[in-house]
Amino acid sequence: DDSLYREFGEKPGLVKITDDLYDKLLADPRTQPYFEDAPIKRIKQKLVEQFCVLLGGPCEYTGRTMKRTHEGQNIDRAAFNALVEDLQDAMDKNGVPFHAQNKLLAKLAPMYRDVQDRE
Ligand code: HEM
Repeated sequence: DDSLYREFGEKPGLVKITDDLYDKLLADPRTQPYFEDAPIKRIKQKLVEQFCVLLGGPCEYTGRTMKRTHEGQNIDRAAFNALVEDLQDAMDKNGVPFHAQNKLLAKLAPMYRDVQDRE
């Protein structure tokens, strides 16, 4: 069932959301230090794939594991919450319905376990 994927505007919608998310992450003092020297093109591409899979779209995730990717980055709950807020703004800006936003966020929440380095 790809109804959730369609509510995000399929691939073009995910590309726009990911572009807007990245702009916000670089403008947000809580997340900017993590992303200023990061490989922007690669991250955007892998994030689109990953969101597409999570939303039931016809994609394959070709990136590294969440644990491997984020280890040693000192990501804590505050940084994680900041990214989630910036993602909510990006989804709002792109007209994703609230119930659809919540479904994606519910899939991301348990990933905190693999992304964080410290409580
Ligand atoms: C559920 C939440 C998150 C998801 C789904 C996610 C997803 C991803 C993905 C798919 C990549 C690229 C993987 C690859 O290169 O193969 C990535 C890289 C990265 N993420 Fe996250 N991420 C999350 C949370 C965070 C948080 C909270 C931060 C910091 C505030 C963060 C910082 C980074 C950085 C800096 C990279 C680049 C690492 C490098 O290649 O040097 N991520 N993330």
